[in-house]
Amino acid sequence: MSLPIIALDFETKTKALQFLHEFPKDEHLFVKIGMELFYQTGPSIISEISSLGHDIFLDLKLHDIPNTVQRAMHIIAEMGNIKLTTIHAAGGSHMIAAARAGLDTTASGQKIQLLAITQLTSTAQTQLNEEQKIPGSIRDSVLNYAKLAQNNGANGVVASGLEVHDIKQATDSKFLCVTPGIRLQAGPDKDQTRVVTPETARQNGSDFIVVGRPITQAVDHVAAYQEIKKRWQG
Ligand SMILES: O=c1ccn([C@@H]2O[C@H](COP(=O)(O)O)[C@@H](O)[C@H]2O)c(=O)[nH]1
Repeated sequence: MSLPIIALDFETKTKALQFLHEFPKDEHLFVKIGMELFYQTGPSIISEISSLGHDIFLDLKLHDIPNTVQRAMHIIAEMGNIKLTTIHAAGGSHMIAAARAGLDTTASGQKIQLLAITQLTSTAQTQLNEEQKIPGSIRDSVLNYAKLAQNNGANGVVASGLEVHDIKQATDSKFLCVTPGIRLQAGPDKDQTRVVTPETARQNGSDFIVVGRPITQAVDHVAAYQEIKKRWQG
């Protein structure tokens, strides 16, 4: 069973490293570096955290023209030590295929798993229909993006645990489902609308969960992580 991925959404490198140093030295972690920490610190944060022995998910959610995404993904691949990275599926088939091509042209030949964001876990049904002007259900939009992602070389998607069961039916068995929007109790919380518990994510078939504030804003970070890990791994 995989480790919960901790979203290191901190405003400084110092705070991120302080957080990591609270864990026992031999505790191997899987951490997500998102826009906030990456834009603050630059690429050096990748080697700094991987030198502590942790696995890294670089979550920059690229969404641009295919040529730009391909070149950016090549640079990401050259950074090394990254296991997972993201694009928005809404960028379309050519952009997804370009992201794959960019990742696959590393000198090291290192394989990075490419994940496509389907509908952000903050997106609610009304927003989909009234702002994005996409008719139909969130589920249908997520499934459409999951199939588009698979057909164009992505290794998996980021989706709410509410959609994972259906994605697993619609895609092949190796296609990954990575689930943020995890809370200890079900139901919308702050900006997250499509929320599930660690147990529901597991039961519905998620391959990984991503957890930020329930750990980083807990009084005892390590205890919160251990509880979520226990509930996720069952
Ligand atoms: O659909 C998505 C895609 C990415 N995220 C990211 O996951 C974490 C979740 O943080 P919480 O504090 O547990 O809400 C955060 O880094 C997001 O950028 C997501 O939430 N939903």
